[in-house]
Amino acid sequence: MKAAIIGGTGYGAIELIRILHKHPYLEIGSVVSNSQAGNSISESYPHLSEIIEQPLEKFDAKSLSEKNDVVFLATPSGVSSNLIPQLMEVGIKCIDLSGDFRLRSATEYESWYKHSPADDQYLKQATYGLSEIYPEKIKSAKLIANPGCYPTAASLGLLPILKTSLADYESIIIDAKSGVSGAGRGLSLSSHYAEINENIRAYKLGQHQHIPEIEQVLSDESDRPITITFTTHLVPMTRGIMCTTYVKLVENVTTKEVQEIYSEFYKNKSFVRVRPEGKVPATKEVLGSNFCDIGLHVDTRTNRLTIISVIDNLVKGAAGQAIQNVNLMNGWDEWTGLQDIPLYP
Ligand SMILES: NC(=O)C1=CN([C@@H]2O[C@H](COP(=O)(O)OP(=O)(O)OC[C@H]3O[C@@H](n4cnc5c(N)ncnc54)[C@H](OP(=O)(O)O)[C@@H]3O)[C@@H](O)[C@H]2O)C=CC1
Ligand SMILES: CC(=O)N[C@@H](CCC(=O)OP(=O)(O)O)C(=O)O
Repeated sequence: MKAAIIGGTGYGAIELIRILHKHPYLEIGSVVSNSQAGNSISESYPHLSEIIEQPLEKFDAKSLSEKNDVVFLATPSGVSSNLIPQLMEVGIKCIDLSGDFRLRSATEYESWYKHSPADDQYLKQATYGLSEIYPEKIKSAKLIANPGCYPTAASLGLLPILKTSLADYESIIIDAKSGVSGAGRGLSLSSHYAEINENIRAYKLGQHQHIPEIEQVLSDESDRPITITFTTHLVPMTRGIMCTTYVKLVENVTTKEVQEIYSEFYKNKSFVRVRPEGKVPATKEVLGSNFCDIGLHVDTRTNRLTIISVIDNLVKGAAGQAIQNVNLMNGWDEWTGLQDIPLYP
C-alpha cells in the first residue's frame, strides 16, 4: 500500500518518512510540500540523500487519492480542517497529526486553538487515535485524529488509576516537559539556541491547547467530568516528553499494588512498559522509539501517587502512533515498522 504525507518538510513528516522507509507493507507514494514543491526532499533534509530522493508535490486531493491508500497530514493547526474534507470527498482515509479533529466540541476550537473548527460533519467522523485505548474504533475508522504529544503521555499515565476507585478525581496535577522539536521546525524566539540552552521555561499556563484534549479523554474514560491542572515546560533537549503527574489517593495502597494495577492494564500492550517498583523511566530510554514508559510511586505520608510517563514526542507522540494506527486499521501487527529499540545513549 502507498501513503501520502502532507506538510512534507516538517519534523512530523520527516519522522513518518523515517518509519515508512522500514515498513514492509506501506511505502511512500507522495510527499506534498507547500513551500518546496518541485524540489527533492533531500534538498531540505540532506540526511536523506541517496536514500530517499522523493520529489515534493503540490496538494491535489484527486491525484493523491489515485496514487495512495492513506494520507498523513502533518500540517500546522488550522490547515487540515480545510484539507481533510477535500480528501474525504475523494474517498481516501486520513490520519491527522494536528489537533484539528481531536476535540468534539466545535466551540472549544475557538477558545483553545484560536481558529475556526472543521465542519461539524467531519469533526463527528473523527476517531481519537489513542492506540492502546481505542483499538476497536481505530480498526474501522476513516479519519483518525492522532493524539497530541502531551496528551499521549499524560493519558497513558493516568488512565489505569482513573479506571479504579482509588483516585481523587479532583486532585490531578500534570507537570509536563518537552524537548524543542515538539514545537516543529519553524523558527521562533523560544527555540533560539541562546534562549533555550541551559534554560527551562514554563509556558502557556492555564492556556495550553492540550488541556481540553486531556480532559476529554480522561472524562470519557472515567464517566465523569474531569478537570486538570496542566503546566508545560520547554527544556533544553531535542526530543522527549516527561509528564510528572500527581493524584491524591482515597484509600491506603502501596506502590506495589498500584504497579500491579498498571501492569495488568497494559499486559497486552506492546508499546507501554510499566517499570517495576522503585524504578522510574527517563526520556532517553524511549528515544527514537514508539514506547511509552511509566514509573510509579505512592508516598504513604501524603497518600499521593506520582506517575512518571515518558515518550519520544515525534514517535509515540506523533508519527509512530500514526503508523501504529494505520497498522491497526489494516489488521497488521501493531509493531510493523515500529520495531526499533530506543537509541541509547
Ligand atoms: N513536533 C511534534 O512533536 C508534534 C507535532 N504535532 C503536530 O503535528 C503537526 C506537524 O508538526 P511538525 O511537523 O512538528 O511541524 P513543522 O512546523 O515542523 O512542520 C509543519 C509543516 O507543514 C507545512 N505547512 C506550513 N504551513 C502550511 C500551510 N499554511 N499549509 C499547508 N502546509 C503548511 C510546512 O511544510 P511544507 O512547506 O513542506 O508543506 C511545515 O514544515 C502540527 O499540527 C503539530 O502541532 C503533534 C504531535 C507532536
Ligand atoms: C514544545 C512545544 O512547543 N510543543 C508544542 C506541542 C504542540 C503540538 O504538538 O501541537 P498539537 O498537538 O496541538 O498539534 C506546544 O506546546 O504547543
